[in-house]
Amino acid sequence: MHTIKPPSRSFGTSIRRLSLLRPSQAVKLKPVSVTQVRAGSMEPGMSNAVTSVGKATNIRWHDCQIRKIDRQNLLQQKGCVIWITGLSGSGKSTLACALSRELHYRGHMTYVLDGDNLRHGLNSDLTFKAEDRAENIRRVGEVAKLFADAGVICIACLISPYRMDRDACRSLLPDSTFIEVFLDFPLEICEARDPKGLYKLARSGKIKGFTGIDDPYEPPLNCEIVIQPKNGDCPSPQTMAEQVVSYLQQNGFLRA
Ligand SMILES: Nc1ncnc2c1ncn2[C@@H]1O[C@H](COP(=O)(O)OS(=O)(=O)O)[C@@H](OP(=O)(O)O)[C@H]1O
Ligand SMILES: Nc1ncnc2c1ncn2[C@@H]1O[C@H](COP(=O)(O)OP(=O)(O)O)[C@@H](O)[C@H]1O
Repeated sequence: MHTIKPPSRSFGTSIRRLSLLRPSQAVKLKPVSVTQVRAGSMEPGMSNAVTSVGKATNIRWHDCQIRKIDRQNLLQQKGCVIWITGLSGSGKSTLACALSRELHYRGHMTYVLDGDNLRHGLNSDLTFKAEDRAENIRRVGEVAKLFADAGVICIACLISPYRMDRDACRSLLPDSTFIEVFLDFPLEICEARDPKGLYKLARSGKIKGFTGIDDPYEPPLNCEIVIQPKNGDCPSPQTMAEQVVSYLQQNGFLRA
């Protein structure tokens, strides 16, 4: 039977503390004169004007009294997005689950957005053509941003092969709260794993446009965390998760 160790900290205590918390300072709305705003660029408190964003016309941002800082105080952590990128078979889902489990045991709220899973629902209308991959990444970036705003440590794991698409997600998040993790494992290792038999199908031409075979993967140039084989050996899922947890600890994400 699958058992999960309870978190070390009592959530009951946190929830009881809610009544003692005061929402952060009342929001002062700053009217601005803009009528057209770039999609994704609106932030709480930015404007109370009726405006247009992308194709959405005559809309207005509504702020709530309870804000990100209040939710973070409740959860005793900082909302952020951990964006895991790498080839198919590099271990993205494995790391995401190991990391989520590790943080959960330590009493932290996480949520995993797995590319493969999201293509079963939210993104089931998208193919693997470059423009559909871009839309896939854009939607997941927006969803991840909402989770981070909720105070959750959001773990997104997608191939996300294009640098420009990943950078666009980074620009959606407040400073330093987009943490890009590159699983830098060579194609030979990923292809040898081939747990779903997709590389084999791609090599035989039965899948077209497969990342790493006949479709590009652009590695990050300057990401927060790189995980690589050491002396030819892959670090275990637990070791990979610990590397990310250390980063979160050192950068203050595991406290409010
Ligand atoms: N053509 C092609 N290229 C790459 N991957 C393919 C393809 N067709 C299907 N799959 C399966 O889809 C999973 C990747 O989905 P993602 O949403 O992460 O891809 S992307 O970020 O939009 O590139 C990927 O899952 P992972 O192996 O977990 O990466 C594959 O199982
Ligand atoms: N660090 C690791 N060491 C050994 N095997 C791994 C490791 N990470 C993943 N695997 C195995 O490799 C395969 C692909 O992992 P997966 O997490 O599904 O990759 P991805 O989500 O990137 O496609 C799985 O069979 C998984 O058990």
